[in-house]
Amino acid sequence: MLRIAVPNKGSLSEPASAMLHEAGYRQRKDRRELVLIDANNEVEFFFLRPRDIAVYVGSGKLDIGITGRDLLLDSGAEAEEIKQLGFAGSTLRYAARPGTVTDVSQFDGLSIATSFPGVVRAHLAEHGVQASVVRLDGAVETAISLGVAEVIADVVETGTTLRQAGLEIISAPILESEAVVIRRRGDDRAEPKVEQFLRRLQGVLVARRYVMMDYDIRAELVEKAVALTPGLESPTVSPLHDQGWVAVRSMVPVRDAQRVMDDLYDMGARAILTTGIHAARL
Ligand SMILES: Nc1ncnc2c1ncn2[C@@H]1O[C@H](COP(=O)(O)OP(=O)(O)OP(=O)(O)O)[C@@H](O)[C@H]1O
Ligand SMILES: O=P(O)(O)OC[C@H]1O[C@H](OP(=O)(O)OP(=O)(O)O)[C@H](O)[C@@H]1O
Ligand SMILES: [Mg+2]
Repeated sequence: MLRIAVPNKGSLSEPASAMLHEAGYRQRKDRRELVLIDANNEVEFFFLRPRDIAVYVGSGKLDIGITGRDLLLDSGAEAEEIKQLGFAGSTLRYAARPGTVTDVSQFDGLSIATSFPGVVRAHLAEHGVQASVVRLDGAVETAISLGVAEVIADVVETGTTLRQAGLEIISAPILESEAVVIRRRGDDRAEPKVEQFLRRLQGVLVARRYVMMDYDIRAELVEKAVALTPGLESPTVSPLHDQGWVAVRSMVPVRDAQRVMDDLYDMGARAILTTGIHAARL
């Protein structure tokens, strides 16, 4: 059985379970379930606090896990990222009251509140700054108004929370994060079950990012048309009963689909259809 750690709460939990479900794995129905066996797929899921996942995987107790890159780095665990999952994107940033501090070089002697003390201490050391780090569990923005710190380092997604707290971003992001799959550092056993798991998740990412596009085009225009829809390897071109025309089938990124359909139509293509992809192995 492959033993996989999955976030049980917070921003990572629902999208992680949704992705696993789409990849054909059983997921829990009740949020109180801590362990779930998916016997058909020979996988055992452990629902754990996102912060703890790198610790379990780094110690080798679990084979792989899903967590945030920021949480992985902050844990200092002996684990490494092996796949990016494209959800729970955020940045870790410094912020302060407008006009108080404007650059990391001015942090000397200040207090910095954060839920990511490991990452922040390392970043301050890199910049040769001597500041004290105050570890808080959450709602870090309030630390400034309550006088616990002059600066915070916190997760920023849309920036709404910072704005509402009357704070302003300082300097470039400390790091950019997203959900990732992790394994124990250097664990390159090439375990077939892990490879299969990663291929399934890759299939979900492809299914989410691409649509299948079909269209008919006059044979003499096919080269020009397939330049617009090159697909991943090469588009399928099939003859039509009317010999002056061919049918083309190709994968197109979802975000380009409408523009590509307009361009194909202008070029003379007709019967242009897109369909969703449910699953894929490339
Ligand atoms: N808007 C967001 N707020 C919090 N975390 C986010 C957000 N967007 C993405 N993330 C990512 O989610 C992970 C945070 O996990 P965590 O379990 O702390 O979630 P949380 O939503 O903050 O839940 P909690 O209420 O337990 O603090 C980090 O990897 C973080 O980068
Ligand atoms: O830039 P935004 O879109 O506003 O999102 C960022 C906010 O979301 C998170 O808070 P969360 O709701 O997880 O509460 P917490 O601080 O208690 O963890 C994070 O800590 C920020 O406060
Ligand atoms: Mg939080």
